[in-house]
Amino acid sequence: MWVSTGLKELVLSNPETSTYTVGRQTLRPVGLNTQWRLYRYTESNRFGPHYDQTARDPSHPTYLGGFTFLLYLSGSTPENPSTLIGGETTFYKGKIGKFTQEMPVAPVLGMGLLHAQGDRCLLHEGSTVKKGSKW
Ligand SMILES: O=C(O)CCC(=O)C(=O)O
Ligand SMILES: [Fe+2]
Repeated sequence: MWVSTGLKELVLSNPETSTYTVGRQTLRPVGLNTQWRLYRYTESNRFGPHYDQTARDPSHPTYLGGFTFLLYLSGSTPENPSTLIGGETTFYKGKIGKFTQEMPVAPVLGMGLLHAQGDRCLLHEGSTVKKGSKW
């Protein structure tokens, strides 16, 4: 998936993602973590505000994660109108209970969202699904 979808090329050609730092180390993305999580949110479900920690892959314990990659399996596209209402991934500028700006990203079927983990992670949440289900 890392190569065949063009993700590798996209990540390595963008100066924002072609390297990342964990502590004092400057690292270069080499692939996707083998451990994926599949979420299904139904009406009124949410994933409260949090920061993503630097992930480790048990199959490759020496590698340190730099980014979280979310892939939306629901949400509207022009060809496929969806019944999902709400369920944005919302990023916040600032700290829990004291944020200054809210940046909601509405799910689009098949869309990927890459964001930083660890010290560079923005406060974010999976906002409440108001109608339908979000995968
Ligand atoms: O479901 C979402 O929109 C956010 C999920 C998330 O923040 C996470 O898996 O860490
Ligand atoms: Fe998260």
